[in-house]
Amino acid sequence: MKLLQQLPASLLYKCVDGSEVYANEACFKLFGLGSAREAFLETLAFYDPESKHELTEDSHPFNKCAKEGTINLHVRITSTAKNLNCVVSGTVIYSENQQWIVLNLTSAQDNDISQLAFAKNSPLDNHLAFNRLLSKISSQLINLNSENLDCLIEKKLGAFGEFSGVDRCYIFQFYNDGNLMDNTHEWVAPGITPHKEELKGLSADDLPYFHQVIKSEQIFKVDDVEQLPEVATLEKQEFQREGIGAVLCVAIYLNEKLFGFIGCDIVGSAFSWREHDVRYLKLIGEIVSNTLAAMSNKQSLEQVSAELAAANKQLDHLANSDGLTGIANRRQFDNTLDSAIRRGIRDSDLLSLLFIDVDLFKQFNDTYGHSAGDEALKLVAKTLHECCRRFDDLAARYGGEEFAVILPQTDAKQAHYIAELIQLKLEELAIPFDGSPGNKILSVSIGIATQACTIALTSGQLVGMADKALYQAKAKGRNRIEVYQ
Ligand SMILES: Nc1nc2c(ncn2[C@@H]2O[C@H](COP(=O)(O)OP(=O)(O)OP(=O)(O)O)[C@@H](O)[C@H]2O)c(=O)[nH]1
Repeated sequence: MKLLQQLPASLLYKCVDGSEVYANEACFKLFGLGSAREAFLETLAFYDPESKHELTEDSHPFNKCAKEGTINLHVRITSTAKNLNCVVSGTVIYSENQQWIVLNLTSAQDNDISQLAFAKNSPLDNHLAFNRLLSKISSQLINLNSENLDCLIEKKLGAFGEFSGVDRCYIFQFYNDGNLMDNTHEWVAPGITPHKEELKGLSADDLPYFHQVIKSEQIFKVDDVEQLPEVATLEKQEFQREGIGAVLCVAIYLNEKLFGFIGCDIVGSAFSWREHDVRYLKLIGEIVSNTLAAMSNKQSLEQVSAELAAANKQLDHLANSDGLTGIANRRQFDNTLDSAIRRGIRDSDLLSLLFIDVDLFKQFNDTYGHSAGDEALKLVAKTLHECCRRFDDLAARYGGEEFAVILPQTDAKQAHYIAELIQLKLEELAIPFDGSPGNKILSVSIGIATQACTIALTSGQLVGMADKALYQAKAKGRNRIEVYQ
């Protein structure tokens, strides 16, 4: 197959029945290959640029050509040398008594960062295409929410990476005063190894030259990793570890603060970055940083308003609850009673009010001390609160050792039942009190007022009635329930 070797077209070929693949000089040249040609031929892989799946078995260009006679495909070829987007046209020829499959490779990039679709276009067409891509990316990034942000940014990196024909495109975020960085988003071309997961928590000391350059010049551009100066030995080692031949990074600012950088790599070969490559990457970096800034502002706003709502709730709670017992205070009692009457008028309902006063509490305080008195009041309040079973019921501290319970939609019988329940629960609690009128345990007297809600009824009247009933309970010997008649 000497003839094929001498042809200027870039060819890959193999015998129909054989497995060994050959390449001619033009093909090695296309991939920028000097030596290590065997390894190159052994590692050649073909990918579908659309689905990103490797072409194997029947879809492999050699097999497809053997089956169909001729083929014409867009493929991405990866190897130990540089990776290329190519148009592959294949044909079967007869030579040296054998059938040969010959694939003619035409680089869609011509070592130029433009995608297949733009390969034949002029720089102006390419620029217009990039502008279209840019406006598509920015319009899609405008109306996003934080849940799909990361996924969408990676998709956009992919759109840019495919457009540019680079092998990897990524974002790094600085933190800890710029001393550490994480690879937060990444897109890789088919066949390229991703590195995002392992590139976390990288210290400025790991890549000191890179950090110094990106922070002072906002751009880090290396056409050939092999040519990096001695001062960048650590960077060179890292890039070589990742198989990077050329790298381009530009800084990203968020709210005028250095946020991180966006970058792209060419794997396996050097590449001469041009002015427009830098410009395009910068523009994509700006869109991404604007998106991240908008999202971070939105998140801080949401956080501030959530904190404000929580503070208001807390304030509301403080303004309406009693400091000692934690149940509703007089303010909340007054408001709730007014609205219960209004609702009762609207629904033509009965409304009951209990007034509860701890018996001989002065003596309790004098005997057991003021703080024991406080503890007893807390237990009484808790008991009252637990006896309020309906959503609309409210137990409140009316003042001192006097409490009230508002019972909407409750007739006198039901109210009496609740009053008895309160006394029963307090008996069960059995707070010792030698001087008590009730069996040497702390007791309460309860006055009940039940009224039909009418426009004529005021909260002051209802309170007066319950208070009168309570006075009677006290007058009749305490530890008892009296109903206002
Ligand atoms: N420990 C404590 N005592 C309180 C609190 N608020 C009011 N008191 C006391 O409750 C007592 C109420 O006493 P009085 O109004 O004379 O009534 P009483 O001793 O309960 O007698 P009767 O109501 O007639 O059964 C007073 O000594 C108040 O100091 C409080 O928050 N903590």
